[in-house]
Amino acid sequence: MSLKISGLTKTYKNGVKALDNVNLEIGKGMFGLLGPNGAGKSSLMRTIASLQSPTSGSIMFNDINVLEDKNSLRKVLGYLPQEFGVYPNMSAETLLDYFAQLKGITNKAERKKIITEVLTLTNLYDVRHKSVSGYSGGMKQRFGIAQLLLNNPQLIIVDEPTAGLDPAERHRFLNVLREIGANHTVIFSTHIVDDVRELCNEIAILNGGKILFEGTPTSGEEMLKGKIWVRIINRAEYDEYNQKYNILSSNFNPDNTLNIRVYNDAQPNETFVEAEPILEDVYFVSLKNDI
Ligand SMILES: Nc1ncnc2c1ncn2[C@@H]1O[C@H](COP(=O)(O)OP(=O)(O)OP(=O)(O)O)[C@@H](O)[C@H]1O
Repeated sequence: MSLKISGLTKTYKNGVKALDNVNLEIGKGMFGLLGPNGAGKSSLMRTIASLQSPTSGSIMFNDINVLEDKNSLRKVLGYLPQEFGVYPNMSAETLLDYFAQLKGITNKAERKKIITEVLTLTNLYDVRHKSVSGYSGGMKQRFGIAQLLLNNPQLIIVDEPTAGLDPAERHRFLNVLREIGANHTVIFSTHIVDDVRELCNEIAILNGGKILFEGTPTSGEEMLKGKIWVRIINRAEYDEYNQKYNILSSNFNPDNTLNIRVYNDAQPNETFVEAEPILEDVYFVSLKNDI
């Protein structure tokens, strides 16, 4: 099972180049697309889902030419957009039954079986009689996953599903995705580095419409081995250090000092200590176009 994206470029009518020659090959399992707001993640997801056309490039999912044969793609696709819109005042079970009929599952017993399955998988079975419009943000996102699973899609695209979820809901949601990723190709976009570290075997970092890094989280971390340096500075020293060194990130300590992480080929000076690279370093180095 593979999705192959070649030379994908999208320039909107206002001149914004949201995708700039994107090449990606995505196999089975969880693929994380990481990038800041405006990086082009939604543009890429919508294009793969055949909801908008690129300016140039091609997308193949197995033997389906996605851009030319939208109907074949949509039969095997499950897509959860960033904004799902407003849900009607209906129970989850009734609404899923309605969606299942729309997806062409005409046999009532078959619908009941698949609805029970997807409600169980998304941990919504106990609240299946409650109205979806009254669900919390995280429950709505899990309901979104339940509805897209109804036709057993081969390719699942989830666009920034954890945005706005509290930590407990986010965790629950990621666990559901983890289960699904075991048997499907799942492409999942986020701007939260920890989301992809916890979940994805393969990741790509996107910014300015360009893929800046592609590989496993570990391969990214290994590339930075021996190049991440930390030290504690006083808050007042920050500007001076920022001018002198390539600071990737900084965190306050309770005593108002700062831990800074610096990217440099060699130890900047003897006051710096080498640190194990983390995925967040890979992300920030990529965004600086340095990797
Ligand atoms: N329909 C559109 N018309 C014009 N410009 C657009 C359109 N959709 C997106 N853009 C622009 O394209 C760029 C990429 O946007 P996109 O929504 O793909 O990024 P994103 O990574 O999903 O960001 P976010 O997380 O903020 O949604 C941005 O500069 C955005 O303003």
